[in-house]
Amino acid sequence: MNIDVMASVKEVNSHRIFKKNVVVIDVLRATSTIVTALANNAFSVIPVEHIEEARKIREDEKEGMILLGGEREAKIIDGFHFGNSPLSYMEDKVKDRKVVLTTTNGTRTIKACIGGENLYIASFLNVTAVIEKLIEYGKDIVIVCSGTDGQYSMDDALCAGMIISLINNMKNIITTDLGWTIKELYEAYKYDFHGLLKNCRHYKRLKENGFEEDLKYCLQTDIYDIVPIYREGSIQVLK
Ligand SMILES: O=C(O)[C@H](CS(=O)(=O)O)OP(=O)(O)O
Ligand SMILES: [Mg+2]
Repeated sequence: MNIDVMASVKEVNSHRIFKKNVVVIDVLRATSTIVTALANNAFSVIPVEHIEEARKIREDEKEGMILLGGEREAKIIDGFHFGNSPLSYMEDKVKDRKVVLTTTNGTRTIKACIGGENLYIASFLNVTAVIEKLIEYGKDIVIVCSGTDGQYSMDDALCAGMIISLINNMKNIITTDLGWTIKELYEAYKYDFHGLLKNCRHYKRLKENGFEEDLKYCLQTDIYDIVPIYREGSIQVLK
């Protein structure tokens, strides 16, 4: 099995994702938020790039099912129901609702990855469920780390490294030097994610903005057993 890895959204191009199973990761925090919303019975998550696009979807829809979520500079957007904290999408707050989500890095990356064979959403929260699905399908994989502001971000790389490490325990894989590097990174720090990430830009920015509980939450592994998949404009749980 061939596993390609992209360090940030800037590396995505149609040639590299063509006919591949693509996995998008944005641990802090967009894919953790999407997984949490769907695990808490949101009907779907609709990723969009722009704030105005999100507002328009809500204005245009008739059934009153839409909730708006997202951030700019890590803060909730004016007039939106939720920010990008996964902890806001729990209990019955999103049950049976469609959530339109716009974030700085994650939703932009998801949109950039449309065009592969399948597009899955991964985070530490559902990592094993996604791995099991990838192995079941057996196709070549492209892991896309969203990154932060177009740059490599260690939180996403660590999760990608976990995917590579666990698949490598079960199957022969071929990956890139970046792939082998982040596999080793994960294996060296698998018991100390916070220690590894504490000096990193994205982790520090969220901490400085008071999102310490989000950091703790997003760095837990396998609390959900769902595989979100993007199809025709929205993300739903794969049945
Ligand atoms: O809300 C987040 O965690 C980030 C925003 S920022 O990079 O911290 O400003 O967005 P995401 O798209 O989830 O990386
Ligand atoms: Mg991020």
